[in-house]
Amino acid sequence: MTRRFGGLIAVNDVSFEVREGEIFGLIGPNGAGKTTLFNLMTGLTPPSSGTLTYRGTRVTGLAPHRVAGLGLSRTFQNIRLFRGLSALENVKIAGHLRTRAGLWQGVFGLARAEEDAATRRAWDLLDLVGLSDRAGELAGNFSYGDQRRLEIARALATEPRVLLLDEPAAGMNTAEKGQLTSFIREVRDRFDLTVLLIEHHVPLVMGLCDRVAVLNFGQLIAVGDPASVQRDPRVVEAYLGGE
Ligand SMILES: Nc1ncnc2c1ncn2[C@@H]1O[C@H](COP(=O)(O)OP(=O)(O)OP(=O)(O)O)[C@@H](O)[C@H]1O
Repeated sequence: MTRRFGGLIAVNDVSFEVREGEIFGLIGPNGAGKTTLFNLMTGLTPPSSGTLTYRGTRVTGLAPHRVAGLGLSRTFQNIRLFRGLSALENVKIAGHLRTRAGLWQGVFGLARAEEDAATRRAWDLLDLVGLSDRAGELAGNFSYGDQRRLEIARALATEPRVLLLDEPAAGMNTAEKGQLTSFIREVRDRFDLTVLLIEHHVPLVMGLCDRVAVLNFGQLIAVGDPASVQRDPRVVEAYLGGE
């Protein structure tokens, strides 16, 4: 895919495949085009040219909620929680994307049985991310790291097949970053997911990902397993050498 913004080519003829079940990292210096690529994948930004295919279905051109409905769910670099709602409500509302009743009833009320099931599921997900003891607290009061975990719970509530994480470690302290690696693996295994993540913290990417793609000025300069990507002279020059 390619995406231009006026004269700037934010994503320049980038092409790669992500395999089912892998944890795939997207790295590159600031402004390399990583978030734009996520936006292209999830329907937030239309490409100038090119297409994305998911299991034989053309994703390009679909609205974001339809992309989520196909099973591609994401978190954001700039967290987008409902700050004035509780942690539990944030997760429940996301889950309504998946219920037959849909989002409107999610906002205006569900049948009792569905409501109970949605609440149970939201509790389970909060438990998974370690926030069930704070289910009633407003999301806006959570620390940065906890908001990121809540965002992951919210993304999981849509029952994705592919989870896209935009800088999941941003704002986390060293201990939280350490836990994040095993947490993402656990989530992948438990829900049978494919995970794509954008991350600036290179040791985390190298320790976690099965394969890594490197963008620089919108271009894909390397893709492969972490060790070979780390040795690639173009990567060293563009990115790792500057660290
Ligand atoms: N909506 C937009 N309008 C104009 N330019 C944009 C827009 N979105 C992104 N860009 C530009 O596209 C380029 C790629 O930005 P992008 O945010 O995708 O990079 P990134 O690799 O995610 O960077 P970072 O690591 O800093 O988040 C940048 O030069 C950015 O200024």
